[in-house]
Amino acid sequence: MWRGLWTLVARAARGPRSPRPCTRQGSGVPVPGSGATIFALSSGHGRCGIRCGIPDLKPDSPPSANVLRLIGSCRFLTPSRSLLHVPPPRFRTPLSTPRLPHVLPGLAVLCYPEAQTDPSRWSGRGLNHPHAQPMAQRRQALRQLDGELGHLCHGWARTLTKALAHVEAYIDFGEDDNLEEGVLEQANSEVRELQLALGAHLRDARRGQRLRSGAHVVVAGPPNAGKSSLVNLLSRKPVSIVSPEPGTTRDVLETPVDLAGFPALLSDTAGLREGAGPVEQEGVRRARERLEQADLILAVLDASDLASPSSCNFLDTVVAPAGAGSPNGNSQRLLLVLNKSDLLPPGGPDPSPNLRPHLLLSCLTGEGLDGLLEALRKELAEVCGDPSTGPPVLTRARHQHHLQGCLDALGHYTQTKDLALAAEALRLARGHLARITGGGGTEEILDIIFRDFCVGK
Ligand SMILES: Nc1nc2c(ncn2[C@@H]2O[C@H](COP(=O)(O)OP(=O)(O)OP(=O)(O)O)[C@@H](O)[C@H]2O)c(=O)[nH]1
Ligand SMILES: [K+]
Ligand SMILES: [Mg+2]
Repeated sequence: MWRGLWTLVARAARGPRSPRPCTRQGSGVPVPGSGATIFALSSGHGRCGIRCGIPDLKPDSPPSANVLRLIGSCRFLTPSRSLLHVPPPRFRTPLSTPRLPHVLPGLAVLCYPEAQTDPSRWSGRGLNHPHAQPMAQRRQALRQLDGELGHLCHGWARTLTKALAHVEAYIDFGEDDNLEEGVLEQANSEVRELQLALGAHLRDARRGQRLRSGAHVVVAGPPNAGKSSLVNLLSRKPVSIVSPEPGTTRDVLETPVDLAGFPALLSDTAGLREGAGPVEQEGVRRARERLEQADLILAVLDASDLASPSSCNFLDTVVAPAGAGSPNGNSQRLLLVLNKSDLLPPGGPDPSPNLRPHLLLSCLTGEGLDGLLEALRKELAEVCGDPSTGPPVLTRARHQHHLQGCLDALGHYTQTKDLALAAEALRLARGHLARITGGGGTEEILDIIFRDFCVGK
């Protein structure tokens, strides 16, 4: 095996014999045997963490070695398999250690070489490669992958199992004089601490899900403010039609984007105004409906037209009430953007100094975009939670369901006076946690009783 390995390393070290295009079979390019390195993806083309390729991508063939060098440091384990550690250039977070050649990293990782070859193209302005998963999501996945949330749940499970064991021991041996004082009080205080920890975590749950599914960012404003121009700029593709004609956008156009490293669902909407025709009015109604669901509103006005009735109406009906709490209970976040700053007199005064804090932008020249992205980063870190700091947030509805079930059962425990019912409530609570962490069997309870109390031996 070693001889084969050394041969492999020697050949790889010799470097490419003849540059061979690394091509994908079946795309009309040279067929096998013509020297081209062929590989075909046998996994779906969608976004995924790993992909499977046919074994023709040998680590020792020059283009493949180039691909491997491009992607990350590659250690050959055996002639047919290599361990590829992919430390993406901008983020020192190892994303995957796929084994080659049978498994290729998926788009979420392969895109880094593009960022690596032209980082300014994607990462300089807080915008990432259209295919790469937002960094925040990758960090979140990693933290769940390396079980940070799992460790937390296991800790809660240990506390709960101990409290249950102590309550069971108290029921069975309470009268027994060698059960020390305060066994029940200890169990009660542990349950109270658990309730506080779970409650705090569940309050964070919504942020975790936003991080997973993307925060809803809704672009709204009067007609012709430049909403569609801004949506196209932030999503780096022509999502919406832009035209000098007011009332161009009618439907709500939603597109997933990576904004400053956070996942977002960016919605373009119809310009808000009264008195338009029936179709446009339906567009206005849908725009208002989407505004209700927004995690963050990007309010866009034409900086050169702030005195118009539609701008004043928008300021009164959408901008002013935002932040003061929205119908869905939590206060909506809003960033006010004064677009078309290029139409203002150069170096002229702020168009409306008594307006709430706002950002000047020109979708035409790009002036002000960096400031907007920085403001978005701050807002989205609040909306989604910053996955690299603070407790790991819940991103799976299943985790949330069982933790909520556990918390509800703990509530029954604290309310009941009947010890048998109290023990049953703790068993139910432990059962919910067990669906996340496993374990929680009777033998675990008995082990603790025999360990902590000299009974039943
Ligand atoms: N000078 C200048 N023109 C802009 C800017 N942004 C957008 N425009 C122009 O303003 C007009 C309206 O832009 P849109 O993006 O269609 O505006 P909108 O808010 O989506 O319009 P509706 O969909 O009709 O509500 C177009 O002609 C754009 O080219 C800017 O920053 N500066
Ligand atoms: K327009
Ligand atoms: Mg539009």
